[in-house]
Amino acid sequence: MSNFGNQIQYQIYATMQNPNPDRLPVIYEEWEARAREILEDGPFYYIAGGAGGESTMKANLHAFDHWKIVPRMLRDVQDRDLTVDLFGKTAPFPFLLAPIGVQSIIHPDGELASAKASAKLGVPYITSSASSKSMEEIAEVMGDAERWFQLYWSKDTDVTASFIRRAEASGYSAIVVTLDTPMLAWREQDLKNVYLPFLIGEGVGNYFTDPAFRSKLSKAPEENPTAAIMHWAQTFGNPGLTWDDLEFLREHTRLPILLKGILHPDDAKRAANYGVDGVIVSNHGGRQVDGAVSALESLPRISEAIGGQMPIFMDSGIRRGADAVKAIALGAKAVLVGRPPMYGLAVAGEKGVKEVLQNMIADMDITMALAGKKTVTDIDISMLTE
Ligand SMILES: Cc1cc2nc3c(=O)[nH]c(=O)nc-3n(C[C@H](O)[C@H](O)[C@H](O)COP(=O)(O)O)c2cc1C
Ligand SMILES: O=C(O)C(=O)c1ccccc1
Repeated sequence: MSNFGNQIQYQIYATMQNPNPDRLPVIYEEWEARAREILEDGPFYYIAGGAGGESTMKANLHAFDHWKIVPRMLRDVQDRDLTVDLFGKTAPFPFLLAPIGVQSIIHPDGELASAKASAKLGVPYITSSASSKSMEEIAEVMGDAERWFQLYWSKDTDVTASFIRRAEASGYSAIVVTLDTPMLAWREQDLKNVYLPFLIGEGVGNYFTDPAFRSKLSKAPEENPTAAIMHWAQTFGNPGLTWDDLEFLREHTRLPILLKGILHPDDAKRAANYGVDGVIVSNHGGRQVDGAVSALESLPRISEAIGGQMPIFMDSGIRRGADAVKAIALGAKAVLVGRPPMYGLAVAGEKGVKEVLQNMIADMDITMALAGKKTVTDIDISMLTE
C-alpha cells in the first residue's frame, strides 16, 4: 500500500475541519494519560510500570535520541512500499503487535479487540501464552489474518507441547519463545499496589482451556479456581532451561521458531547456531532486568554478529514512526509495538488499537519518505548519524 501516511494524514485534517469533542488522541503521551484516567491503579501500573526503579524502561526511550536521521532530498519518494517479507509471506508494514498477556485487565474484549484491529490492518498479531482468551478464540476472530504464537515454556513439558500443537491447529504461523521471563521480575509498582493479575484469575484463560494443563489438576479450574491458579504459578516458567533444550521445540514443530528477549550478540550467534529462525531483540519493555541495556543499543551489535544469517526483530520503546525507522536502519526487519496499542485498547477498544497502529504506520511512512527512502529495504544505517 503506497502513501498510507498521506491518506491517514488527510483523514486527520478532515477531522480538524469538523471538530468532535470525542476525538481520539493522536499523541502517544495523551493515549497513556487517557488510559490512566480510565484504568484503576492496579491495571494501569501493571501495564505502564517496569522492573525495579524503571531505569531500563526509561533507557529504552532515551536510546532513540542517540541516533539521528539525516534526510536526503530529491529522491522521488512519490510511491512508497512498506511491505516486508516475513518467512516467505508479505506483510503490508514492518510492524507486528507484541505479545501482551492479561488484556482482560485493560478492556472486557481484551485480546479479541486487539487481534481484530490488527487483522483489519494486516498487522501480524502475536498471541501471548498468558492471554485471557484462548488462542483458538483469538484465531477465530482473525479469520485468515497472519498470527504468531508466543510461548511461555512451562515447567510442565506436556503443557508446552500442547500449546505448540494447539497453535499449529489454529493457524498460527510462527512460534515466539520468550526467554527473558522464566519468572516475573521485581516490579515495585505491582508490589505496592498488591496487584498481580493472574493471581486474581486474569490472563489464565489460555491455560485453563488447555487439556494438558487441566489433566494435571485434581479439580477443574471452574470448580477450584484458586488451586488452578496456584498450579499455574508453580509451572508457568522454567528457570532450569538451557540452550540444548531448544531441540525439544524443533522436534515438536516445523513452524519458524523465534527467540524473544535476546540482548547479547553471543546469544544471538548461539541462536543462529542452534538453527532457530529469528531473534527478537527486547528487554521486555524494561519489565524484567532493571539496569539492563536498552534494546536499541543492543540492536546494531546483534545485527553485526548475525550478519544477515536470520531475521532480527526488535521491541521495547517503539512509540513513533521515527523510532521504527531507526530500529530498521540499525538492523531490524520489523518492529513489535507493545504498550501504545494497549493504551488504545484501554481508551477505545478495537477502534483505539486500530487508531494507534494506523497513526504509527502513517507516521513511519511519512518519516521514511521525508528522509528520502521509498521502501523498507532501502532503510539502512547510512541514513543515521550518532
Ligand atoms: C502488560 C504487558 C504484558 C506483557 N505480556 C507479555 C507476554 O505475555 N509475553 C511476552 O513475551 N511479552 C509480554 N510483554 C512484553 C511485550 O511483548 C514487549 O516486549 C514490550 O511491551 C515492549 O516494550 P514497550 O511496550 O515499552 O515498547 C508484555 C508487556 C506488557 C506491557
Ligand atoms: O507482564 C508481563 O510482562 C508478562 O510477560 C506476563 C507474564 C505472565 C503472565 C502475564 C504477563
